[in-house]
Amino acid sequence: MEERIELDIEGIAQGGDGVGRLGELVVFVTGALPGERVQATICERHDRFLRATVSEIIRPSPDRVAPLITPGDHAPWQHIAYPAQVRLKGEIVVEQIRKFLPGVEVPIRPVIAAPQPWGYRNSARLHADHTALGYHATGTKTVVDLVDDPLLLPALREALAGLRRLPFAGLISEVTLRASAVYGYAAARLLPTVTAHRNEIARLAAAWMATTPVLAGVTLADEPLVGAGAIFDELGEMVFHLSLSSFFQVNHPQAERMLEIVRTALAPHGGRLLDAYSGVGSFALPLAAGYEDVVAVEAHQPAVADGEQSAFLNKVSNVRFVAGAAERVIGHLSGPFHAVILDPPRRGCHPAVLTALIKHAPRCIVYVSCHPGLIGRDLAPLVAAGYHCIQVQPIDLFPQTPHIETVVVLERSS
Ligand SMILES: C[S@@+](CC[C@H](N)C(=O)[O-])C[C@H]1O[C@@H](n2cnc3c(N)ncnc32)[C@H](O)[C@@H]1O
Repeated sequence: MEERIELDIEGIAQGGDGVGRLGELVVFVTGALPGERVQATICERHDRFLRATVSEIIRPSPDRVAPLITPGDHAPWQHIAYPAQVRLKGEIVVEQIRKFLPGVEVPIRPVIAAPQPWGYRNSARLHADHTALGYHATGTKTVVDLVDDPLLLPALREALAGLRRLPFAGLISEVTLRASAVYGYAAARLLPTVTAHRNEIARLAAAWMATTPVLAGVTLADEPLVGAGAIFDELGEMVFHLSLSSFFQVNHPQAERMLEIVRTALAPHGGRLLDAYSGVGSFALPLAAGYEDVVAVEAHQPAVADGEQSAFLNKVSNVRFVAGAAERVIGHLSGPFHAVILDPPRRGCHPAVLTALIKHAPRCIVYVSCHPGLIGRDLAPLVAAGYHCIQVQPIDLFPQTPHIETVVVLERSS
């Protein structure tokens, strides 16, 4: 039977839940805001904490706003006014860094807010079942039908509307949409249902292209079906070739600002640059002119191919892409490296990467994190090896979600 509790929410947790207390137990409440009193339904019990979801708001926070779209797992913070989202993200970064690096003096700057809290995303991964096309409901695999998504760039909203006019049900299980922020068009990658035939999906893709001018191509997984199998976009005055499965930052204006933060932090350190977890070279290529040479290490082969093609397109000849897992590659690279960028996926850095970096002994390391809960874990070995955090700059690339990007600049004193 459902168990409900009533409690005051006192803080915010990494991951976005409100935090309250029930006697000795900490309670993480999804959908609750600091300053609120809520009734919550318990969904998980552990020895020292509970997880719960809001069932009724008894005393709302002044930061609570009406959601724009059906709540789902892609915009879990849309019930929070944007300035409060920015403030809470700052609190999360400060709390996480102080918790994992106690006693280490770390200058943490205020979060750089996004210029557009809606209408910024250049990519979307939607799920389809027999009746619905949309995102999963929070914490479940149930697809919530979504007629429109104001979080997306206009080209993606148009592409989505075009697909919704066609009989997609039963043919596709997933669609990834990717837009070019600068050139204003889109392409899509479809995954089939187990019963769908290739020809039926090819007919769907052809009809979608014919009726949706903004759509430049559709692939079936990574096989081109119709039109282009990749898009072009720009960052840092470079043109990028982007396969639909390669990583590229979702928020274009904020990615430009982040690139400038990294460029400025690295500016005093010329010589050789290592870009670890480089993706398509979003840092390596725009920054290459400031270095003798750049080595970019990336595990996803299509991203490496995109990076090499983009280097060729932009006439950048001093960037070498190395395909492979950073934890296996970096220890075997011949140094020295004077500066390093580390931009790992959400799970953070493999310990072998940090060990190998310490041996390379660069003067400056810029760590770009998309998971504040792991910054302290990944920085601890670097701090123990003599690096000092000289700047921590959180920047909001993901409005309407609790995610936050943080750029940490570390320098070695001798
Ligand atoms: C957060 S993205 C950053 C990409 C790039 N720096 C950018 O800003 O566009 C992380 C990248 O690491 C890659 N990756 C994941 N695991 C890896 C590993 N073990 N070794 C190297 N690259 C990895 C992913 O494919 C992805 O391109």
